[in-house]
Amino acid sequence: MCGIGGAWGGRAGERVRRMAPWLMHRGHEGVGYAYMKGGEIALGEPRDDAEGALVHTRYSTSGEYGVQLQPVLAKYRDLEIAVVFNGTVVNYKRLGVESPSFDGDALAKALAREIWERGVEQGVISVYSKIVGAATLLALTPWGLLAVRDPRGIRPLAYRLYGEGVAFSSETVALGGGQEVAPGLAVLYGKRMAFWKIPPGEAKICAMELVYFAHPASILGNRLVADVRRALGRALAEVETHNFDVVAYVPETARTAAEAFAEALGKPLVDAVVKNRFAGRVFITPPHLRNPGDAFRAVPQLVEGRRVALVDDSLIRGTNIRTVVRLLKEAGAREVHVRIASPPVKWPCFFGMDFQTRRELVAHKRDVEAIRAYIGADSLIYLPLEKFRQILGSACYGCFTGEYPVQINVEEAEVSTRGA
Ligand SMILES: O=P(O)(O)OC[C@H]1O[C@H](OP(=O)(O)OP(=O)(O)O)[C@H](O)[C@@H]1O
Ligand SMILES: NC(=O)CC[C@H](N)C(=O)O
Ligand code: SF4
Ligand SMILES: [Mg+2]
Repeated sequence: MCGIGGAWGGRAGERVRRMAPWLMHRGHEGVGYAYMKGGEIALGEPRDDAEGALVHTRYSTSGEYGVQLQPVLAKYRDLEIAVVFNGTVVNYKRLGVESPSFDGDALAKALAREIWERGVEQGVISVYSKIVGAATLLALTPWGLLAVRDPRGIRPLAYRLYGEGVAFSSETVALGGGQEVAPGLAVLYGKRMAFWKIPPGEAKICAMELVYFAHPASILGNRLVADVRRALGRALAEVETHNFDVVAYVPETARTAAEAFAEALGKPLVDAVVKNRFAGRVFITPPHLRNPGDAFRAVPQLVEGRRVALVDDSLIRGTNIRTVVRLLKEAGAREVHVRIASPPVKWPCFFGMDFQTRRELVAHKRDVEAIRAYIGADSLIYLPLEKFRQILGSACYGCFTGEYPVQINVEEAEVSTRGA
């Protein structure tokens, strides 16, 4: 999903450098910076006294894995800008940019061209009228820092004002506070100050941000993310049908929902599965480096002879859950009952997550019983879609329902994106 950050005004360089570790749960393939000094834009780690600066933590959805490709420096005639973005541009090969290396390259170059031709306000509106997908972006421009929240609000953005400037970030936790930028709002902050709206400006935050991606201490859609996860855990307890001795969870994100689930059922929560803190997030690790067997261990002393409910926040490719069910059984658990605090993911995402084909999804062409057998669990219960929607409200549910907030042809998009 990528983390983006930017700052303008006093200590901009220092601000973005300090933001970076607070954005790495959104992407750890690489961290890149750009800065402006003496009116010149350059790539590289900014010094404290930069006039403006950008940071990007990458979880790629386009182009090569593991290559640091953002920020992108784009030049059109005598205009130079640096761009970071969070999201996916499905039709990036059709933005009139010659041989783009990935969607971010096409987006940055198209933005430079449109701004040069039409001015900042109309240029931004024009680019967004052409792209299919989702994009929240930050850019260093000759006039200051440009910030644009995705017009459907699918990808997040927050800001915080300081006496001497401003900072923007994917998440409030990285700013140590701040407020959300409204969907479709564009802001120019610096030598010129402006803000304007890009249609349609709907509030459709990615449901998966609330389930898994965002930091639990961030505010999204005016709610603390951890509160939403607790509500999902409580709702999951309402549909429980089995009895068990202890509640375990797949670390780390599922802990919040599991705690609420265990509380609601009056069962003890145990740290029966541990995750190496240096392993990072398995799901956003590039496929050739993903290794759940190295990331997790089960603790036999906590599960031997017991019936275990194993909670996870989401089940997408099944990588984590298959490993953890096996580890618990090997550690002596008598039964392992898997509980997922969100509904089955049956459809790809074309808006900033790297599951861009149906065939890689566990729930594609499998019913719940077939999934249970595939993951080796004794029983499997997902949170029903209806309860999920009641808790989340207006959001993108595309990967759960196949109904996307942007018109998309799934067959075509599977091929035009990385899924090919
Ligand atoms: O079905 P899958 O394809 O395995 O994807 C879902 C799993 O991946 C994520 O965890 P991850 O290890 O990325 O991060 P976390 O430590 O934040 O839970 C998520 O929390 C689930 O555990
Ligand atoms: N997850 C993201 O936001 C990815 C951004 C962009 N599509 C890239 O691949 O770099
Ligand atoms: S399709 Fe799923 S992962 Fe993608 S933006 Fe929508 S809810 Fe989020
Ligand atoms: Mg997890």
